[in-house]
Amino acid sequence: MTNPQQVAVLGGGSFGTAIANIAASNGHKTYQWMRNKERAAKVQQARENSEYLPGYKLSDNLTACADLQEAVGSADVVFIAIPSKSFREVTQLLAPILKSGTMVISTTKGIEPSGFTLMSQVLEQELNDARIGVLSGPNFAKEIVAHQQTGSVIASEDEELISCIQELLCSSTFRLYANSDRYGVELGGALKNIYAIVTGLATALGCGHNTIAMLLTRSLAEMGRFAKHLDADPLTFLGLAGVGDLILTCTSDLSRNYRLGMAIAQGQSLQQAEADIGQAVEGVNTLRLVKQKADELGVYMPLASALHGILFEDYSIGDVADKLMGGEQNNDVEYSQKNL
Ligand SMILES: NC(=O)C1=CN([C@@H]2O[C@H](COP(=O)(O)OP(=O)(O)OC[C@H]3O[C@@H](n4cnc5c(N)ncnc54)[C@H](O)[C@@H]3O)[C@@H](O)[C@H]2O)C=CC1
Ligand SMILES: O=C(CO)COP(=O)(O)O
Repeated sequence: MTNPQQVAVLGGGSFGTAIANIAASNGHKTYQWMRNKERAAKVQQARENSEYLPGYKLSDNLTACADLQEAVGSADVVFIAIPSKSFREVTQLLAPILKSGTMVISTTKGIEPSGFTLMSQVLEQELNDARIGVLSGPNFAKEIVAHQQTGSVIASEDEELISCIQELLCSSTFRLYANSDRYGVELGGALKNIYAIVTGLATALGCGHNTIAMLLTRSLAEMGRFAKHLDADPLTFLGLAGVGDLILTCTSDLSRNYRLGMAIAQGQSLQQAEADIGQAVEGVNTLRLVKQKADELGVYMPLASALHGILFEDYSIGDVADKLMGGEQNNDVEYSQKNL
């Protein structure tokens, strides 16, 4: 199938809207499903998602609706842009109405606590007959709808799915790169959120360019080390869905994870910062799970541990920074295949 007749996007927030609008702008009949009926009607009527992406007109081929059967019943391709904490619940609603052989693509950058499960693994567990993929990369929703040139990654073991999604979404401002390492692409997208919080925090404290460059590079090393302990391929992190997304979210206050780090540095509580942002901030939960997993596997992750200390163990930021810079050097080796 190279030319899908109907596309569905689940999720009425920023990224769901951005992805639905690309497919619709490329001429595909696209349904964007959101759970709130009034909000769906408002988007449909105004041709704009004024709550999440105000000021951007949506394609006429996009239908916003709150009826899952209407959105998904005839879809050949379904994208899921629902925060990780509700991802399984929505997938379970989807399961009984999905056509056999439908392509289902997760765009969600998070991890489920039980079993350290990534979202495409949730899809595998819940959907018997679906063809599964992951879309991930340095992709702020706001810049996608503003038609900034953007690159992303479509990852799957299914080559036909990759070609189909490339054709479906590619345009003069959106380009999709193929990757067969679905797990690595998905893991990179989840892990980078931790380090966006770290650099947001460091930036708000007045750290200079030297410090940010060190943090970014050491974050990548830490991500690679973690991947290796999970038997994933750390080289995948050298692509758009790894270092690309790390650079993006660690250097811009368009990132909600980065803004959360800034708010913590400015003295806000975690709860207050999350409430003020009011949208998915996946890095907080990911940090909890990654710290737990790293402790279990004995993976050296000083930056993730330091952030965990600040967010969940009442450590002072100053003490943590002193400890990071003044600690023993015997674990401090540069990134290479040999010593990841
Ligand atoms: N916003 C961005 O630039 C990007 C976001 N992502 C990822 O996409 C995922 C979704 O993010 P956003 O759309 O940005 O979040 P968002 O916070 O803007 O929107 C989330 C949407 O999901 C809906 N939702 C939550 N629980 C639900 C449930 N149980 N049933 C139905 N709908 C539910 C919310 O009502 C909201 O409309 C996250 O994992 C994020 O990391 C990925 C790439 C870029
Ligand atoms: O993943 C993103 C862009 O690629 C969005 O980052 P935030 O979730 O931190 O806003």
